[in-house]
Amino acid sequence: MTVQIAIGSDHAGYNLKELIKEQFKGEGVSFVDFGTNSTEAVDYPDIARPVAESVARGESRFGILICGTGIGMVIAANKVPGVRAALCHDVFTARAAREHNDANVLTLGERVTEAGLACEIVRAWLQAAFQGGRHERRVNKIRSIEEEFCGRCLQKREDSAVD
Ligand SMILES: O=C(CO)[C@H](O)[C@H](O)[C@H](O)COP(=O)(O)O
Repeated sequence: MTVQIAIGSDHAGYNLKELIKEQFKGEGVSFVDFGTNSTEAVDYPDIARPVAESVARGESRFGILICGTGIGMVIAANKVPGVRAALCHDVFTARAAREHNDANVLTLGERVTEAGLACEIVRAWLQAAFQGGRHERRVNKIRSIEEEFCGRCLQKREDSAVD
């Protein structure tokens, strides 16, 4: 079964993650929680990776990742091929991230964005749809960059395996 949303946070995003989960429960949005499970310190890449992989594999339609600023999460998630993660601090950007960039992961900063606004951002992001057209051409160019560089990464790994 395809889970609608994969959600995760580090300790600095834990409280906002819990709030967004409550919003999802109220709105009947299905989600899977990849942790963390408390405000005890953890490292954001350890959460970003499984959430991003879940989206890249198609097990989850979208991902939401929260840390203190959203920066660590967006950097880590975008390392996973197939992921287009967007850090959003306002509703306009969140909508554009879906409509223009077909972003499949949203990242938020609990220490930056007030909780009520963060919930609005999530709602706007999920309700917006990719517009295609000229944006499709641009997203395809992002895919081409990814394919070229991922190919090189794999090549490099094969080379070093021989050494
Ligand atoms: O990765 C981050 C910054 O880009 C996140 O905001 C982290 O949540 C933050 O760095 C955690 O900081 P802490 O001092 O270890 O709580």
